[in-house]
Amino acid sequence: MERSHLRTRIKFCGLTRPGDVRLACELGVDAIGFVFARRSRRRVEPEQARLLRQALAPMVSAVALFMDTPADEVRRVVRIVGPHLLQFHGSEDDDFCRQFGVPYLKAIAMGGALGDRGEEALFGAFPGASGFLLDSHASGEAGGSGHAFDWATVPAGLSRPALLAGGLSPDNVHDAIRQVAPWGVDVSSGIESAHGLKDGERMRRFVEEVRRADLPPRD
Ligand SMILES: O=C(O)c1ccccc1NCC(=O)[C@H](O)[C@H](O)COP(=O)(O)O
Repeated sequence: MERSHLRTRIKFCGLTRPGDVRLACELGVDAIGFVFARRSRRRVEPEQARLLRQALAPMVSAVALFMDTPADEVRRVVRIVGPHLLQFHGSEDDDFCRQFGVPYLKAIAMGGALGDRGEEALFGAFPGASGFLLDSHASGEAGGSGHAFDWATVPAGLSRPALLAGGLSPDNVHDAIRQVAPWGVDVSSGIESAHGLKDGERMRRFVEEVRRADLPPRD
């Protein structure tokens, strides 16, 4: 697929340890996600996330992830952690996502029943979103499953930034980028040794594979 950008952004999600955050920054990732969704095994408390955020290098974004989280809880996280971006995974609408005064990403469920997958059908309800995360779960289900969806269902030539997510790993991210040419990629399970515990070697290999996919094709 043709690309409109020279570099695929990388977001690592579900980090729970300052050492993992520091290594991710050294490897050159663009954003780190902290999970506040109630059902998640990677959930961190706001005070813990504040310490993790302090481990970030300059110019690396902190993303706070929610799933149908009450507005007062989101506000508390915004106040204590100070994320650069919010990411919503549930049935939140555009008004809900915008009310916090922080730019947001909306996760789009690409699993489950196949409906109209044109850009308007996927993104049209979220004019205020800074970008999107195309994830493998079905509507109403949580993310972070480690399962991929059918990449062929991503419409070509998306006009708004979209991260490809779901089941990416060092073993498939190169092919995913070459097939979909997403604006960015997001990974959680594929760089873990256990839920919330990232594996340094898998993190390093993931970044290397993204960089390899970004090289111009040889003649
Ligand atoms: O990670 C979670 O536990 C989680 C829980 C509830 C909603 C979303 C969640 N994660 C979303 C992410 O951003 C993941 O990085 C994304 O779904 C990809 O996950 P994976 O397939 O494990 O790489």
